[in-house]
Amino acid sequence: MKGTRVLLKSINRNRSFSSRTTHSQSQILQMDQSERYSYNPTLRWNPQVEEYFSKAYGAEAFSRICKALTRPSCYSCIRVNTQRTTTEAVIEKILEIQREKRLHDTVNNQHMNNDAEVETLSVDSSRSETSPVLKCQIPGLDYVVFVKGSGPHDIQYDYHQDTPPKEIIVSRKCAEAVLRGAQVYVPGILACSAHVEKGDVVAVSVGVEQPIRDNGWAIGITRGIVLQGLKTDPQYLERDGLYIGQGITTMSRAGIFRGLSGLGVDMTDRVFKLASFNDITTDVLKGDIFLQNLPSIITAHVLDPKEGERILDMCAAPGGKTTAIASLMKDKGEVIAVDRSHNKVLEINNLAAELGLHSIKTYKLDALKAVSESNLISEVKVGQSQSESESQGGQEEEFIKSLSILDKVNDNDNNNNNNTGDDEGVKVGCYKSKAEERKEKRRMKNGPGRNQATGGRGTKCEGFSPNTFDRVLLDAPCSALGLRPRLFSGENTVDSLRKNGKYQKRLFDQAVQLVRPGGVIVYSTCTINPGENEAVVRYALDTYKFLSLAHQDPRIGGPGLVGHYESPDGYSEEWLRPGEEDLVQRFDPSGPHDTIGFFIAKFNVGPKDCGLNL
Ligand SMILES: C[S@@+](CC[C@H](N)C(=O)[O-])C[C@H]1O[C@@H](n2cnc3c(N)ncnc32)[C@H](O)[C@@H]1O
Repeated sequence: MKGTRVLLKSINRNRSFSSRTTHSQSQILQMDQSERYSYNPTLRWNPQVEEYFSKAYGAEAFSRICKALTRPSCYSCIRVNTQRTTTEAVIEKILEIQREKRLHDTVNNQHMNNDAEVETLSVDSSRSETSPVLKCQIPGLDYVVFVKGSGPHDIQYDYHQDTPPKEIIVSRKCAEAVLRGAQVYVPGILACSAHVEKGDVVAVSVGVEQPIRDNGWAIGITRGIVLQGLKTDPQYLERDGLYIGQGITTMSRAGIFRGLSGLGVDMTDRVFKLASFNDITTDVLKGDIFLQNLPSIITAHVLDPKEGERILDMCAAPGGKTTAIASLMKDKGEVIAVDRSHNKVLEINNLAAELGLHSIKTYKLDALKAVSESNLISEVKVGQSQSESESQGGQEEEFIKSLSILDKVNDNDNNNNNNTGDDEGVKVGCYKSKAEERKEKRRMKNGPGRNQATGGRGTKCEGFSPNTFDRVLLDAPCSALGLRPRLFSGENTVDSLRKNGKYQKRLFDQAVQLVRPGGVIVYSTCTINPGENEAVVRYALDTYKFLSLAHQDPRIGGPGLVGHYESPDGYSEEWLRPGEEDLVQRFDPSGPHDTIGFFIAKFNVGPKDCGLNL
């Protein structure tokens, strides 16, 4: 309380001196103020990437997409954990939290205002406002709740007589988090005006990479430099349009650059006002909700998992879609979640435990080697008789043989595949080494340890038998060029984007082998890059004749891109053909639903003996 009072006095001091009508330093500066401080960043791209996207979307549409990418979606999207609670109960709790917060802020402000002997002053006008809480109206998604935000807002930055406000420049990552509702922490601060004291009001802008000679990019700010202001600061004009809000420093300039952690600026005015869920999720609503993008929730729906089925989530961490799938199955069946990163597998375990889901089994596995080469034919699926298995054997053998030219399916030594008698091994088609088996026995004897709530500590796995999953989700690692807000994209080159496409096709090859005939594959990415979306779909349809695009429900995204692209360097890419565009969902960040950029394709898998087209 005492600390806050100090902050407040500092604001008052600054305000009483400020006069927006008597700026004398420069008429131009005064005129430019609103423009200068309005939030209007330009998203920078590698020139070849920009050209590629402009051709794909058309210059105007691409420019709209870029603008949308620099802004956060103006709502928070919450998936209610229906295993634990109801949508109505969650909405009621959020409203209750908002009411309490408003009351708390009002009382706090009154106290502070009395102490400071001022009439009215709100430390953070955005904090006391309530955000509308709405239930999603899309059929079947009534367990999704939106908490609306707003922006971009014009902010009255704090002038001291005729001088511009003191300033802080933060890193791009820090700014992107602040735009989503976070605070400014010390490690994110790059530069600061001279003589900044604890309690000062500072304008916060972002230091994004700028073009330099030789076609590269550089941020041009050494951590700790002193910002000189208008006259002598070479980057002053470059900050136009890059201001993300205003806040109060919690320490002096010296403290900021001496320290390694902690809150640096308490944001009081933001260009975008979005509900912050940090405190809510960790306390009152823990386990009841999960913050997730709408397209991700829709992806799980489109997969349409049924109770009792066996589902593979091939690139699963941190587990957002895995847990959405398990919830849709009412936690009945098996959701096998794999990721190549051990630590990320632990994140899935923790999330599953937090949401109280037991049908999820996690494995550390490189999905490029997800098909276990051995036991391809001898493996007996659960629910399948030995004779059924034998009769399918010949066909499968042919199929696998023909696939071997696509990819070396498994580099692992498969000497340890003799555990087909092991219930668990047969059930999930996952093979454990002797060492893993010994470890597992020890674990079973000693009971679960830390992070072992579900599926163990990211059990290492050597792959699965072909045709053992009813449905496969390939939420592929991608360039993530649909994520918002994004303030810079120059690091992506056409080469890196093309490599992503190749990688995704190799992952897709694995998915095709693992899904059973009659099953379903859903392919999704969070990028706007057609080379990682439509071009992968084209590859899939042209390579595997037994695949067909399936209708998606719900479908609120737009159509996919039809056509092809040829670049001056001879590279060419084919996208969708007429008639296919309405069977995929492309979420346009500048579209009416204000989502991230996202792509979903769903494939029905026919009898696999109907051929490959290699
Ligand atoms: C787009 S993220 C998945 C997000 C996740 N589906 C969710 O909704 O929470 C991609 C994931 O793929 C994983 N990954 C990348 N290459 C992989 C590979 N070869 N095998 C398995 N996982 C991989 C990354 O570690 C990353 O966690």
